[in-house]
Amino acid sequence: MTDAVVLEDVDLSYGSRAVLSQFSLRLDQGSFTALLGPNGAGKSTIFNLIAGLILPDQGDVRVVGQSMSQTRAGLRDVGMVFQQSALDPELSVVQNLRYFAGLHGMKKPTERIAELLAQFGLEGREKSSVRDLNGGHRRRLEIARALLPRPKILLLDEPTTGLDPASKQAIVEAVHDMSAQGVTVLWITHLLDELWPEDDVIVLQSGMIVSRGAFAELGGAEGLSQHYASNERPQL
Ligand SMILES: Nc1ncnc2c1ncn2[C@@H]1O[C@H](COP(=O)(O)OP(=O)(O)OP(=O)(O)O)[C@@H](O)[C@H]1O
Repeated sequence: MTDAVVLEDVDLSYGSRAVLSQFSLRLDQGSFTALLGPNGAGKSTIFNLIAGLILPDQGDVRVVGQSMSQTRAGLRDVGMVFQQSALDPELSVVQNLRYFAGLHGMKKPTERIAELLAQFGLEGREKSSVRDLNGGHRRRLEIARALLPRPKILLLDEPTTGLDPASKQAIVEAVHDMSAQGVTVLWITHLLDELWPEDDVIVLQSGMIVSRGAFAELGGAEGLSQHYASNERPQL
């Protein structure tokens, strides 16, 4: 397996608040990894480091072999879906995608847009205004948008928050499909029912990895809940 993401001996502080100390992490290409942990554990910090939005104080962050700390050349390989919407509600579905394609210098995005609309069940909604989409379709569009320039890494911060079970399941399946096609996925979540038995799960507490393994090996939802019941417990 090739490492798509490597964090090596990373230190990161916000002022005097040390969040990560000598933190290391590797993600295989095409893996689906869920990052769990209580509020303040450092999940978003790791996300922002991989995205190149912040730089480590010490150590190295490499994305598909490129050191983000030095060149940030790996930035174009990372797609991001934040909790906050990155869509323009006044534009249509296709206009949003075309606009983002333009930002990424994609000259002929029509085919890629059609492919993603089909993959995310958004066919027939091309001309709908984002304002008129339901929550599930908006989140799907958000993910399709992030995938437009074919990033090798996809980072998602609680992408299903507030969605109904059917919409949630559609997104979970679509993103697992992406990882089966070779995209490396890092999925921040508090919801264990989103995970599949073979998913790689990392439990983070106070900036440290306290458990890592396949979801089924860690005992699934029940095992993870019990394990942390008497400990500092992630919000599950
Ligand atoms: N810009 C910042 N300035 C100062 N402190 C920060 C900043 N961003 C995060 N922190 C602190 O760093 C710690 C880790 O925050 P982080 O957002 O990475 O955790 P998290 O696991 O993503 O939490 P949550 O589940 O609440 O999003 C927290 O104590 C937080 O208050």
